[in-house]
Amino acid sequence: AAGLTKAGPVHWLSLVSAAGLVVVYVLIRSGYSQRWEDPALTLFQISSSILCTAVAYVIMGAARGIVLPILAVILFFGMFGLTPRQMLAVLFYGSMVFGIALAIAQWSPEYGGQPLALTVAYMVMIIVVLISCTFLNLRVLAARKKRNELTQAVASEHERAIRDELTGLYNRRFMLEVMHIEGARAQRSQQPLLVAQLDLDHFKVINDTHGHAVGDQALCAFVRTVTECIRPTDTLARWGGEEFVLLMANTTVENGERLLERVRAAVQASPVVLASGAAIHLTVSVGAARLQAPQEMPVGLLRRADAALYAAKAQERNRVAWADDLIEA
Ligand SMILES: Nc1nc2c(ncn2[C@@H]2O[C@H](COP(=O)(O)OP(=O)(O)OP(=O)(O)O)[C@@H](O)[C@H]2O)c(=O)[nH]1
Repeated sequence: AAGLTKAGPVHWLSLVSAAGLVVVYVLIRSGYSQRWEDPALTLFQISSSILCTAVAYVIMGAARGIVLPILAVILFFGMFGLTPRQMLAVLFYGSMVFGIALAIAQWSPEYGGQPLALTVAYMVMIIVVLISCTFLNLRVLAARKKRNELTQAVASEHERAIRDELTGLYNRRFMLEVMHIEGARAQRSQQPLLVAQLDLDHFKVINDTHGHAVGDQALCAFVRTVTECIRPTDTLARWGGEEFVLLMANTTVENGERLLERVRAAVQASPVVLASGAAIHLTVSVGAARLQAPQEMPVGLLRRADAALYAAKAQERNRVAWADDLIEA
């Protein structure tokens, strides 16, 4: 429009560039590009944009200095989708394409003719833009990689903080948090909430007879058995040693009785078979209680479940006992 160069090639380049953008836009917005490895088509967009910019450099005559910031902008997009290796490939490709563009612009009869010193200055600036943007991108990519590693490390540290290492169940600390949340939810929704303490019977004998490793194996087998009996909305945690806590949200006492009886029977019916072929028979005693008032969560509720567990142990074990208030009910 400023009359600095021939309008025809500029119009053609604008048309081809715009058509390319439309094609990319349609491919991405339609979801068609999802089937490809890079759905954002970053590498394609960057390489074709560099090519268009290089052509622009050739045909724009006195206005060719405009391409330099555009080249930088194109390269910055590499930060969001390219790997360091691809970024270096882009640097190499950009140098090649602009090398050819500089040569054509200098020596072609149609577009050449600018002072050689100006071409050298452009060349230096293009090299500066290409190399500095690439290095900047590589640094940003490295920072992003570090941040991702950090995020993963934080996530795995969090997992370690809330899980029991042996069984993979939630640990006591996390379970107390869950109990607070579920207690508040039960109170607001007026839904019944049950808690049960499960304690393996005579576990010391297993350890003493077969060793600690077999004891560990038995604990894991017990957890598998119980997990198969409960619903996803129930939360099982290892309280410590051979003692576990099961939180049953939105569960009536009748349903809880059925569930805990099922757990007790499943544990009794699932002996742990050792590599030697020997089988260890496990039984579990369970003490259960229902949340009565939100303020008793978790200490009061656990205390009543614990008292029920004590009663179950006193009654020859391998049984489910309920807290006092529910015995009469
Ligand atoms: N293998 C193994 N044993 C554990 C672990 N934690 C606690 N124990 C053992 O569990 C046993 C618990 O023993 P007690 O508290 O006497 O209970 P019990 O023998 O199950 O008897 P009752 O509960 O009265 O039926 C001890 O021998 C502990 O060493 C563990 O992580 N792995």
